[in-house]
Amino acid sequence: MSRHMISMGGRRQKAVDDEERTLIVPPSSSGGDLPDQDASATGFIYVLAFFSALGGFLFGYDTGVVSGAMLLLKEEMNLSTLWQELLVSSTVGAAALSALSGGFLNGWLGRRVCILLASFIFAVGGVILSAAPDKAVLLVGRVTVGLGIGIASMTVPVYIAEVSPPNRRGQLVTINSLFITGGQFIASVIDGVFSYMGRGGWRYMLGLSVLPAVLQFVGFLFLPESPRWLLAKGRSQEARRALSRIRGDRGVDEEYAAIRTSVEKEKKGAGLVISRILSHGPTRRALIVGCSLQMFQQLAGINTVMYYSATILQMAGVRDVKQAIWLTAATSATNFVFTLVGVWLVERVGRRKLTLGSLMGTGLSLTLLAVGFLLAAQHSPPTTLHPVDAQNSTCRLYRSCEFCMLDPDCGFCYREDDSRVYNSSCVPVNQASTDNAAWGRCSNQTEATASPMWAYNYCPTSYSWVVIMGLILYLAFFAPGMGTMPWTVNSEIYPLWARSTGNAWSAGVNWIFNVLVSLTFLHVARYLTYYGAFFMYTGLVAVGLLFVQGCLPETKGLPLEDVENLFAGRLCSCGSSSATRDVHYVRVNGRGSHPSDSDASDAE
Ligand SMILES: O[C@H]1[C@H](O)[C@@H](O)[C@H](O)[C@@H](O)[C@H]1O
Repeated sequence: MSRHMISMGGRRQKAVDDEERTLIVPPSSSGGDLPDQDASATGFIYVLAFFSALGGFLFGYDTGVVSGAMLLLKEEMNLSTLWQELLVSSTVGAAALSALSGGFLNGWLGRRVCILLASFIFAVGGVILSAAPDKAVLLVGRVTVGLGIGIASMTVPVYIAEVSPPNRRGQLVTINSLFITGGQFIASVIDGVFSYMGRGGWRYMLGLSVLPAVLQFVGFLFLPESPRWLLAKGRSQEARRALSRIRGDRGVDEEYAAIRTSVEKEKKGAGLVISRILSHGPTRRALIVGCSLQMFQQLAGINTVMYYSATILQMAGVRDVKQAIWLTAATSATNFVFTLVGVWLVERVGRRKLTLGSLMGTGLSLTLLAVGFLLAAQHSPPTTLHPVDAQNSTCRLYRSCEFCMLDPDCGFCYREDDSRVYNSSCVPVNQASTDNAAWGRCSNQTEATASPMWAYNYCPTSYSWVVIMGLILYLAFFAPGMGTMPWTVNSEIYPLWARSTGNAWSAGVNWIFNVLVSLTFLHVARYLTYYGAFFMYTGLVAVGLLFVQGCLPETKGLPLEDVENLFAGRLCSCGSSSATRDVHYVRVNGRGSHPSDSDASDAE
């Protein structure tokens, strides 16, 4: 019987028992190929990945759809800014809480039941939202879908990783991220379509998520539980049956034995899992790496860039709301398409290189975005008219659009002629709707070309192309690496006993930083200006780059049972040991047996 291991600087030597000898196999030159002779890659695994990743789709859909729905809701239900913020952030807040408790549920009920539970919650949430008679019920619906998102976000990657063969695991887990961004894209298209409907259109936007939720629920009634979880629960016969079903015709003795050995080794521990994780060096280090990756994903500002894309497009001269909605769909399409690149690259270049390359590109594009905003600020149009302000608001104090738009109570009213701005003033915004001014020329906005323009939260500028380039490059670099790898890597760096808890904590960190970054963005922009905010994200990405360079080991191709050993040494020694990191050790039986074909592919 043969098993495979990667060694870091010979640390693994002590694990080799007397009956075995160690062969040093150079890294395969075909490291990037996904050998199809591996019979384990049956169609069934893709069916499993598809139905699981519907959880990712719902995560993306429910977080993405709200911006378009809000445009209609705020008019129809007369929502104050506070209520709008509540309806958006309550989902993310609830997701953070349920992701954290999802670890316990996962260990207790299993991956399959948790996925069933999440799809059931999604469906109930969708029904509540589409039938909501008032804003309080809407809030209940948004919290409900948030609870579903949290559980799905931590369970789905774990389930996919546990049922996948090692050489396809990264790709299959990354499909979940593809479904997240796919969900965000479809949500923006649905927003576009139903925005024409006017009254009640939001009911369809929010309610349509019931369909994929029901599809997932029904699908999972027929799909197997993770064999690893079943074995951990002592249900060995069911585990073997599930594994045989997933692997198709291929013999599963070897894989089954490997999982059982690792489960038995892990059974010894007692006490709260999180304290066991923290008191055991390798799992503590894995948790630090996993949580930090999730934190840096959010600190790179993805959700402000996505959220802010409509404003960026307005700066570029897109005045029509419908057009802005469709162009926002183009932004989420870009995010989706480049996630596809990630799915393609993950087994070819590996997690580490993909993350490093992505962070570098993300940092450079953020710099470009910041420079674009800086140029726009430096050439910001001055206020030329100073109308009498009976309320004595702060708006009359601002001498240029830049300062005016940074004050959430003010907007910029102007006329334009061949992109030359004239007759401009800074006036208070209408508190009921930011679409027009509280009083004066811009208080009664009509489609008529003769009426002056109203810019809230942005300034007209001729440097918008720099910002748009930055936006596209940002998505192109972020999506394949930083958008996907934090989820993928977390699904594979913990041993079985720590896997659900580790993923729950790291997903919780992701959601907490998601809330923090989105809630603080406008305040940060107010104090540091927009370019300052984007320079700040660049700085945070640079710190993330150093962290990943030093601390993220490569997990590509390793059986889950062996990944823990990558964290056996000092934290953040990966960079310095990169020479030894590529040395692959294949343990083979001492009686002269040879690695099988599938062994060779696993050892890559
Ligand atoms: O991986 C996803 C993806 O990148 C999404 O576009 C983003 O909205 C999420 O916050 C993130 O976790």
